[in-house]
Amino acid sequence: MTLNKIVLATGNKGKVAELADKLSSLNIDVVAQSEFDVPEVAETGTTFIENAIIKARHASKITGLPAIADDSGLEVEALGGAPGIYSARFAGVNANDSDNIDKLLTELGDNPNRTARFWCVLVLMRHADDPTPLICQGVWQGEILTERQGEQGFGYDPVFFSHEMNCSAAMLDKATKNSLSHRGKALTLLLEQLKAL
Ligand SMILES: O=P(O)(O)OP(=O)(O)OP(=O)(O)OC[C@H]1O[C@@H](n2cnc3c(O)ncnc32)[C@H](O)[C@@H]1O
Ligand SMILES: [Mg+2]
Repeated sequence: MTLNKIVLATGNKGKVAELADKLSSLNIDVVAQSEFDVPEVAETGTTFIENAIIKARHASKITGLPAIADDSGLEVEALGGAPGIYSARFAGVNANDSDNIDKLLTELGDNPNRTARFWCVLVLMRHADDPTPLICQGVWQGEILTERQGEQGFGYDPVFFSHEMNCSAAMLDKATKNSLSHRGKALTLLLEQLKAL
């Protein structure tokens, strides 16, 4: 099957930038769902995989195009894995990135266990009823800093310390972050599977 055009089923501009950058190596037209006014869908699953499928199916149904969705989040060891799949709404339904970081830093306090990891699940559905979606996941191990560092990236990046680069994820340019991150790893796997289709 040849894919000529894929919609990115996310409302997060930071994700769009990272995903589009790495997908540009394909000979496929990649468009954000904002181009089609795809409304937000309720993420009612209890796993990243379920939520990614919900988002991909929804965008594919509305646009009639194949869709790639990204469901991701931060797992913090000292918080029993929270915020996990609730990362986007950690500080409440209307929380922004800064509210979520504030809540994270407050909950962790001066706990010496700062171990954390980002998860990313990517799902490609060739059409809304696709019974065999491609599913890839990636993980990025790091630590939670005690204060914000850096201006790049999005979400929890200012407080996520990368051991590889010895700085926060928000201090990395897009290409460097993509070479290390949960999303970059999941994308590498998805690209391999796409090429094999
Ligand atoms: O659902 P969509 O529309 O894709 O956009 P979203 O931002 O709501 O995305 P999620 O539901 O997958 O929630 C992911 C949460 O994890 C955060 N997150 C995911 N990947 C991240 C990354 O690479 N760096 C920093 N934070 C990240 C992100 O900021 C959100 O708070
Ligand atoms: Mg979301």
